[in-house]
Amino acid sequence: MNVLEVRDLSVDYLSGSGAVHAVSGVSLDLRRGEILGLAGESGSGKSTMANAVARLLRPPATVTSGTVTYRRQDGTAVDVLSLGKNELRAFRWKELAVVFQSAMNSLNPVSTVGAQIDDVLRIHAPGMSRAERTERAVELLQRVGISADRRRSYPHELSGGMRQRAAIAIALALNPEIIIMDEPTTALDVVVQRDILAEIRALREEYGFAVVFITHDLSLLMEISDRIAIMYAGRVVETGTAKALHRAPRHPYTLGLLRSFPRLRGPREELLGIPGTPPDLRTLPPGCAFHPRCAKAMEECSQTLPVLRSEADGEVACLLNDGRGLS
Ligand SMILES: Nc1ncnc2c1ncn2[C@@H]1O[C@H](COP(=O)(O)OP(=O)(O)OP(=O)(O)O)[C@@H](O)[C@H]1O
Repeated sequence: MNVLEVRDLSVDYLSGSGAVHAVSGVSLDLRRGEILGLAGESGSGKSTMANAVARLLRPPATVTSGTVTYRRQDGTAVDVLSLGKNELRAFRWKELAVVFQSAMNSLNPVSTVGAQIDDVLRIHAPGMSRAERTERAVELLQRVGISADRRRSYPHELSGGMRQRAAIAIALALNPEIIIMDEPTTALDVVVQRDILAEIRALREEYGFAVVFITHDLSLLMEISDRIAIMYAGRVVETGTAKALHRAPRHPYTLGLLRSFPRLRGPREELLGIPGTPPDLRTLPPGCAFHPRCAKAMEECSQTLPVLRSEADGEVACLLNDGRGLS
């Protein structure tokens, strides 16, 4: 069952030199309790889409089409893009929370981490007493691996990894159904990164929230995600289970991405990368936006925009695809 449904979502950044089509007609489901990885090169629209879903877009970003539907457990549907100010305040934290790349951006530098958890609880759970809030703050911090006495620390007194854990603790405060994590571990070293990823998976088991996990690092996503969506030039070009994508990528762009990153485990492979650069999002090439960089492009690829088609265990938008996977 889906907890979130994005349909035909388009977002432009309006500027003097023309609209940047950062997200173009994206349709994507987030299932209850799953970890959905969102991958793609820098500029492919991952953050823009996540921010649209969390209603965090700021001008000049404009949603030009589409809907975002949040489904509560009781079956009621929430039209996220038309929530008013007060409804939005209730929606954030309680139903959907966001953890950004730099915890410094999501944490308040002049407030202790304990006080920040307390603030969220005080505003959104007015029934809790002060003692209950303190107890909850301690419990949350311990749950993410921060000792109780650290709740009196300011963000700058914590290491990068600890700050990121604190940001995750705050996101968990009201037990949301969805947590969006935008490059939450990118700034951290590999060991800390892996600890936090393991922690996120364990927390997910315990609390049952769904995660949208954004990174350009596909090998990292393979480790943490149940399902992965690959974005290119503002569109979703392939979705599938982490296993299926790894075993048999269907889109040439996915294959290129897979070959661009060293595996965390297993034998070393040549890093082939993807030749060329992503297109200018003001003037997308006709047909498939990836065709100028695609070694397998046919003439038709420069004329016809491939739609995302359902396959046995995922979706793919490629005219070449015949269901056998690429080699
Ligand atoms: N405020 C803005 N004004 C104009 N264009 C913007 C703005 N913010 C983002 N863009 C453009 O929108 C496109 C999508 O950006 P977005 O940050 O969503 O991509 P991303 O896949 O998350 O990339 P990254 O991994 O670098 O964060 C990019 O081409 C970017 O330059």
